[in-house]
Amino acid sequence: MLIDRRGRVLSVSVADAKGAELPALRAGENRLAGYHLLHAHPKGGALSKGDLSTLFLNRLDAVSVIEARNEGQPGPVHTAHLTPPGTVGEEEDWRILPPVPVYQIDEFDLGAQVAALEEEIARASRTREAKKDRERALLVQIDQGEFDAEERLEELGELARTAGAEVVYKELIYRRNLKPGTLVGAGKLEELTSKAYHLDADLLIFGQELGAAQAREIEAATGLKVIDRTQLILDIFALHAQGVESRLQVELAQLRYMKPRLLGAGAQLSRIGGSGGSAAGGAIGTRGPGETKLELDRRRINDRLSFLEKQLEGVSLRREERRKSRERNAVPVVSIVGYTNAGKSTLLNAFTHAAEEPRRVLAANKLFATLRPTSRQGYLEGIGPVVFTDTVGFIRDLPKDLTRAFRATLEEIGDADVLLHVVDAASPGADTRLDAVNRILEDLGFVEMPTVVALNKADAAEPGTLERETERTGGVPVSALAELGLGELKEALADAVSAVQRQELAEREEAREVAAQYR
Ligand SMILES: Nc1nc2c(ncn2[C@@H]2O[C@H](COP(=O)(O)OP(=O)(O)OP(=O)(O)O)[C@@H](O)[C@H]2O)c(=O)[nH]1
Ligand SMILES: [Mg+2]
Repeated sequence: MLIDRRGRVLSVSVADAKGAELPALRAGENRLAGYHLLHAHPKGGALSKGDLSTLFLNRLDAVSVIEARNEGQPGPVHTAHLTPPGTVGEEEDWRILPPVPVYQIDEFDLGAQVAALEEEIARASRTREAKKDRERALLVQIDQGEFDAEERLEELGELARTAGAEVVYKELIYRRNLKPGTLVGAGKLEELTSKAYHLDADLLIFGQELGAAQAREIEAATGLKVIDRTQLILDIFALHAQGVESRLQVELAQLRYMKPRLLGAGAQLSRIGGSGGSAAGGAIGTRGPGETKLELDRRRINDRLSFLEKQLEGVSLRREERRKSRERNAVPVVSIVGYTNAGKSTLLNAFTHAAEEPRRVLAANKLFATLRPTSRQGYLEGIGPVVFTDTVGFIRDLPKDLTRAFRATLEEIGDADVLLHVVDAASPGADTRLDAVNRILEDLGFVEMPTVVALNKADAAEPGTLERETERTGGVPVSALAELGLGELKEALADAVSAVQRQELAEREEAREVAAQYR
């Protein structure tokens, strides 16, 4: 029986011992649902775990159970109500009151308790509103036995931070086999809901890619906003996109990702439509170059997709022509590639003495700070003028919608004479990141390109790691920030460039000889 605060009975259900269906009750974010649930345990026994989680998940005012005696007579009544949020630690989410005999059931006065609790919840939410420029997020990474699961969780934290979230909790959940509907079990979701309640968080970020149905199911079970890593990355790209081309690329990637998820997605659609997602403001997971497009129906999404594809084709054609007219290899080109946040832009600035505006390119402790390829002229001893090109950073499991959308940008890397692969030697897992970058280069068909490895952030790296990586990769330890080792790196680059030039010379020579034979 559900009873409201005026003592009126809202609904009565009859059920077996497995439990009853509750009507859908969703409390306002800052309040309790306003109902007291009263039910019987025909086999006796006090409040069960299920009763308590019903209390918690539905934000009921209280839950009571009447124990049935053998002959069907009512026994003692057990009651529990929620405890205020913010009480982290050993404490439970609820308080169980001492049992009372059934004839005292009328004398219950939960009014004062409930009022105090609601006041507490409202106060917590007021302080949250006051200080809320960052969404508070819980992070979950499922460990299916990958060796780099910890690193992935760390990286998810960095991504969340870059997107503007405050990470209040993160957890690595070991699970060999993912549960089809929700990835993790109901108990774990309940735990996370409880964590979010106490830590005042309303965003749950998964390191795994979630299908549309999965995200919806987890949202329904937890009442939290749920997004996955891909959405987070798309969001960062949207936040950092500047200039027509990057905006088009990001919008294309977002639409491609969203399209299958918009089919019959009531909850998600209204969420996306509801919050104004301008490029700068808006809630995490909803930002984009234009928000109204996400409310369009499928046909219009398709129209928009082909429009964007055409626009981008035009851009990349123009880019290609510009590239050709620059007369290939008149000036050698060095493309700076590497994992995001490795220090590529900082190194470009150091190489081209671009310490001052406006030549300086943006370098920041954010993932994907650079989305647009930027070229600057530099100089290599023994070679002469050289063009250095900085480009978008890589990340492991780069979402495929993004790779596709940024194809033109990425392909430009292949026009270089030499690749300069920048590695952040100070971060844990420098080696797995290096491998991830190599895998992406391989996918793009650039494995055969002459490459010089720079082990950056040597100033902050552990000497052991630095030594091991130098040995393993034959890279040059440098610090772009402290400007250490740049001379050696330039020498290595000059050697690589002149090797390429000698090779080309030899090829031309050979071609001439072949031609001469036929003359
Ligand atoms: N300690 C240290 N920090 C560095 C060094 N080089 C770069 N950084 C820092 O690393 C962060 C990222 O640098 P960026 O140059 O923006 O990195 P990026 O590779 O261009 O990153 P994205 O464009 O986001 O992919 C910044 O906070 C830099 O100050 C270095 O040699 N030592
Ligand atoms: Mg950069």
